[in-house]
Amino acid sequence: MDQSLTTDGFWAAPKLKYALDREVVIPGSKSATARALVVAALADGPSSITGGLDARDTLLMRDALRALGVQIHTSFHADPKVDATFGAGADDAPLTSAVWRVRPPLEFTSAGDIDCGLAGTVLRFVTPIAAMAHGRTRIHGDEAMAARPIRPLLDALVDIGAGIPDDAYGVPFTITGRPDLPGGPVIIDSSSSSQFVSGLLLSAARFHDGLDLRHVGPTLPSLPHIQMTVDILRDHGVVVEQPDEYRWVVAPGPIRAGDIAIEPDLSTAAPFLCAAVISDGTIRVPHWPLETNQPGALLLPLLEQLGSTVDLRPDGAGRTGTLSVTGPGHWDLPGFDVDLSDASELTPVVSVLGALASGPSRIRGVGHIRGHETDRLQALEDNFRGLGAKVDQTEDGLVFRPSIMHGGPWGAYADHRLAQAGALLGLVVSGVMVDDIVCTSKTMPSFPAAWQSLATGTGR
Ligand SMILES: O=C(O)C1=C[C@@H](OP(=O)(O)O)[C@@H](O)[C@H](O)C1
Ligand SMILES: C=C(OP(=O)(O)O)C(=O)O
Repeated sequence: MDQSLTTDGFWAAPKLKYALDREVVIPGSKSATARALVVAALADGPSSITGGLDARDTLLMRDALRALGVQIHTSFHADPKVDATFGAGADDAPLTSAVWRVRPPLEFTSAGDIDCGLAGTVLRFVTPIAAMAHGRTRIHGDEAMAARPIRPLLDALVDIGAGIPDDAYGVPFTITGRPDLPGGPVIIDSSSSSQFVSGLLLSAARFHDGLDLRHVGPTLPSLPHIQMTVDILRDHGVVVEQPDEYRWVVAPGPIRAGDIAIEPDLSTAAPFLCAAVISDGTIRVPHWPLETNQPGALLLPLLEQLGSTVDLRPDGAGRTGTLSVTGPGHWDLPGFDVDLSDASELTPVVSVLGALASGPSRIRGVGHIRGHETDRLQALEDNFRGLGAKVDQTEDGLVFRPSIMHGGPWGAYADHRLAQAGALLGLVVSGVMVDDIVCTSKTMPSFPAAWQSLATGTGR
């Protein structure tokens, strides 16, 4: 058993014991890995994926695609740049990274059952493929998955010819696939998740008539994630036109197979970078992409605005560099007002900065995260209030007033980013006890060991 777990399963978030000055190797991007697997599964031949994230969400994705007839084989090669498990294993043990060989079937055939866990990407990206598979597929997930929005995607799929019962309001549901799914024009309200748009676009070239998709609704969050979808499709030869901000037209045709390299996950890097910010220390992240479509990069201007020094030094090859962030320390953190609608997955970690700031802070544009792994706004409000913070929910975010916090329990609600936020706060507030640190396995199974090592100065 992990020595830092108490008998009732709480994890004592370690307090920072020294001046932070470390390099952290971050595992592959969850969002890029999910798209790579789906594109490879839909492609016109075998592809390979290097540096893909090996975590719960991407294992569920591989299993879901396998359940539809896709073959995925793993081989390993030595590659220090993709392993994130600093603090695990011997210091000089060779690190390995996986190459996944993905071979699509001639036609998708369902094995009958897909477990999405709590992975929005699996739920929203695989359902359209199941709509093209021979046979019926029951799509289910963790208990909390039942609360995650799916209805607009199901309605859109029915509108383009899919067989889904009218009373399928949420997870679990059953879909009857047809390989000749017509596709064509469709309108969707994607204000509760950009993943509806991404999921439809990823499969669209394989629909008989392609897709003419229009979003109509109050907001559309996570636009960079939609751009990430469009970028990978275009990289694989798919013609995607965007006549206006909220309309995408995908021509029917083959999706070209190819080899895909995955960038480190810049949102997984966020708690590590913020550790430097609140502690007046330095964190370096190697292999940071010089150009990226990941929304996690949007954190950097905020960190600079809060007084951190951010430096990205290119490596020889010119595509990546080492990012270094040196923070001002939490006692010197100014208040801020930030719109995170483009990068809402950063909200839990950024909210820690808001709670510690010496002036009032506000996070806007993230109302839809009430439908993430948990109701993140409610969970953050409850957790911070329990530790003495002055925080309120607004219609689309959170507001913080300066406060003095104390230790106590921190609920993760099965949400990896909530758990990471508790760990971050615990670096500078004594006695933060996270009730479920293991849920960080959704995107970084090595997080508890890595964080322990970071806080205590042990390991690599
Ligand atoms: O497409 C993706 O990979 C994602 C899109 C976003 O979803 P929402 O638009 O539902 O926030 C983001 O929050 C999630 O972590 C990953
Ligand atoms: C919202 C998130 O995940 P999902 O892909 O399950 O929607 C997240 O990782 O912050």
